[in-house]
Amino acid sequence: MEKPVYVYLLSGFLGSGKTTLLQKLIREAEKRGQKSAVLMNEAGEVNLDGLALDDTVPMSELLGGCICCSIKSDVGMELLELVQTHKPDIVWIEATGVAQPLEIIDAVTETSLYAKLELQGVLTVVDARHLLDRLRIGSGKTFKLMKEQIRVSSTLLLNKSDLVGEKELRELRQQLREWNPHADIVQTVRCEADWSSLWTRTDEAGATGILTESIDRPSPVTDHGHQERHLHPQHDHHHDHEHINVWTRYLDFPLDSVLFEQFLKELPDEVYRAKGIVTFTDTPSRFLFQYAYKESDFMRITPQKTVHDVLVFIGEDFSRSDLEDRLLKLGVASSV
Ligand SMILES: Nc1nc2c(ncn2[C@@H]2O[C@H](COP(=O)(O)OP(=O)(O)OP(=O)(O)O)[C@@H](O)[C@H]2O)c(=O)[nH]1
Repeated sequence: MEKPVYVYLLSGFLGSGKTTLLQKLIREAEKRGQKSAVLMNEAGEVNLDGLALDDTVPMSELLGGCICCSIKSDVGMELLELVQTHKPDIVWIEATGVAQPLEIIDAVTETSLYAKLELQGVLTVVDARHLLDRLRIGSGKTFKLMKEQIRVSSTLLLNKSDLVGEKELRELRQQLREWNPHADIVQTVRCEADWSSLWTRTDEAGATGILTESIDRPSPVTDHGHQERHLHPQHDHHHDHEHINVWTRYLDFPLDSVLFEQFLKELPDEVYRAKGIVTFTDTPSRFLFQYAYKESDFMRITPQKTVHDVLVFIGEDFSRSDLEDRLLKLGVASSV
């Protein structure tokens, strides 16, 4: 009998480490001689995460919106297309950091009516330090969204565990267990773990059992049950991420690397995530940069196709004009 294509959903708030996890999982699948395909969704208009992936892996991109709402209906079509064209063993779906996983789970399970695919798990990556801070505040839309992503998960990664202490990790593990009594909890740094367990578990009934249980139980964090969503797919529910906005700013000038690092350090708290491609005045290389919750990373890149310098900012009610002013000053300062 034809083997189903396994589908995994990678969820987790902005910058928690989903792409980092994706890279590891693709490598693990490769080791097992299994072909991966990726369905990538980014809130911005450019797919920067895709640049960090091996370009031999078939990838479909849904850009400029959140996978779980405006372009939800595309998920099914893209999935079908990926499966039929590339015949992968596994499809990894990386949702935007602000997606509500239940909506995507809906889209995937609907597609499994037309193609032989099976949703095997929802892996939710949690940024340990960010969640800790949100717990201290204890309310707000972002907090609610994180909680929802944690609740529907079958495997929880307590990631960035290098950024908090032992005591905090214990507290976080306890909290995750309280919100989701069924999921496996794996504590990680850069999503490093023995991922072979994912393959052994798919052979047992347990993994999908966990997932079904999480999806089927009436979710206390949504205002309507799973069944109702099937009956009313166009149901006018509100999204907890409507407060999140994205600004994509193409750049036509190089930057001074020191000033740019300073600019990132001084980003307002309302900017949760930034990423982009930049050219510096003081080095010939181009860089892919990542900024997530006060930490930044730079990676030297040699793009194989034309890519423009661009900055993407994602956050909550931040002032574009303020960022634009700072950027223009940076451009001027960089050119003197
Ligand atoms: N210190 C630390 N940094 C990490 C860890 N895991 C990932 N990062 C860094 O966090 C940043 C964001 O990681 P990504 O994997 O791009 O996060 P993401 O969830 O895919 O981000 P979005 O798709 O934009 O939501 C990168 O700079 C990573 O190198 C970790 O365990 N510890």
